[in-house]
Amino acid sequence: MDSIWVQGGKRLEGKIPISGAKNAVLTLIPCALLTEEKLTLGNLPRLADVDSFSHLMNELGVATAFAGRKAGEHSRKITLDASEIASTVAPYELVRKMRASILVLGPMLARMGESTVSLPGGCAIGDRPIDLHLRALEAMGAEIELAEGYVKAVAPKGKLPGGEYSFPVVSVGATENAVMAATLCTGETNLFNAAREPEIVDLCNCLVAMGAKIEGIGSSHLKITGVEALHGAEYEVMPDRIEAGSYACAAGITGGSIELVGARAKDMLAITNALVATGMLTEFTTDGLKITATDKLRPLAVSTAPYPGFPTDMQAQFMSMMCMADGESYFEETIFENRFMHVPELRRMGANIDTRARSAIVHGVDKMTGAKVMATDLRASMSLVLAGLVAEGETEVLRVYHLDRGYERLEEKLAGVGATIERRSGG
Ligand SMILES: CC(=O)N[C@H]1[C@@H](OP(=O)(O)OP(=O)(O)OC[C@H]2O[C@@H](n3ccc(=O)[nH]c3=O)[C@H](O)[C@@H]2O)O[C@H](CO)[C@@H](O)[C@@H]1O
Ligand SMILES: C=C(OP(=O)(O)O)C(=O)O
Repeated sequence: MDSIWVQGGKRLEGKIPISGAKNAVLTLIPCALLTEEKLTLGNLPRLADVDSFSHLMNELGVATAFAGRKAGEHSRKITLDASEIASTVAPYELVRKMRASILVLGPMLARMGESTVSLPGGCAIGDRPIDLHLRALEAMGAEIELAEGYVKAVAPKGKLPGGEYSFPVVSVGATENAVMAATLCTGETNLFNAAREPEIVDLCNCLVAMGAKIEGIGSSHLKITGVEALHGAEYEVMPDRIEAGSYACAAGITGGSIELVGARAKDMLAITNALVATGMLTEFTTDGLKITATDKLRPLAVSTAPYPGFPTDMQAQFMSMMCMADGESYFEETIFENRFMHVPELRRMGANIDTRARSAIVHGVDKMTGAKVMATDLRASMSLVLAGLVAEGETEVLRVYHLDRGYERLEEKLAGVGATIERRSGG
């Protein structure tokens, strides 16, 4: 199995191109199920999750064609052709590899009048139920049954009528499933307390480009008026704000300066506010956003929250960076119950972190040391790479498949700004 080797101690400086957003592309791909015409997605990131989703779409009978396959190519595209749907069942073998597979439930139900998807189960960061996805679809007229580890949703009259649902908790995935399903309802759907993440805005913009009628885009009240059919479209995936934020932390932890080329600052306010609070400089450039560390990092207090709050997907990377701050930082994780899995590994590299339930106090240290480490999820793995960039000696990060889910050409991008980093194949 591959691992990532990092020799710490280099100040990073230069430009990093930001890829298309994982969390956007994983909801844009299933939009193809909503139309008989072709959907082409540009700015497609080269990620294991994109390949997994493409395989799932093939299993459902959707043809997928990639273009611009050369490494580093920015115009990479996928064209999805769902003119024929061969199966309405998303099997366990594919769903278990990627939680986002649940996002076929809504669009498949809306197009075919039925959809069966394996329950995704929990994962390293928490329980992650899908009850809100199901309640929202029921409110729109679906009948739902759970049996043998699968959820089966049916539109009794072939098409969903639409309806009203107020999410008791903000959920990105449940909002996405509901919005996609609502586009083909026979009537109107109103979703209240909907998630407002930029990836939801990206989803809505793509659906509108396909002919959907959606009002309130970017707000917590989405009004969707169903249409008879959607048509094909070409759409560019938004830049990945979490990847950009992760490389900003690489600048911070190494005392460096990195220009995030293609990053969209307006989606990243909570992240850039936190960077500024640590004493870093953030500048808008013609190409994106430049992040520069000025002095010893100042401590930080953050609590994760739905957008526009501080993203849970940035918590581990900031925690790693604050290990090198001058003083005590405070972190509260309000979204997932088990998202401090990086802490014991960071401690093995010399970090001084106390955790209690959903909060952590990070006492800044003068140095960290390289070690062999492994994490059980994507962002936790990135936090270990970041620690490796500043640690004395060599760090080996195991289980690279987590990183490959969400970071395109990680080692190439970091090496491009001066890091000593490589992927080694362990056979
Ligand atoms: C592919 C993708 O876009 N993944 C992102 C998405 O995940 P995902 O869409 O799975 O996360 P949600 O926003 O749904 O989860 C938020 C909270 O709601 C709870 N919940 C969710 C659904 C449900 O039916 N019932 C329920 O109780 C979850 O357990 C969690 O505590 O948003 C998360 C929160 O920003 C990010 O960390 C993930 O990177
Ligand atoms: C938790 C994440 O992703 P997923 O929902 O795909 O597991 C993430 O991107 O940090």
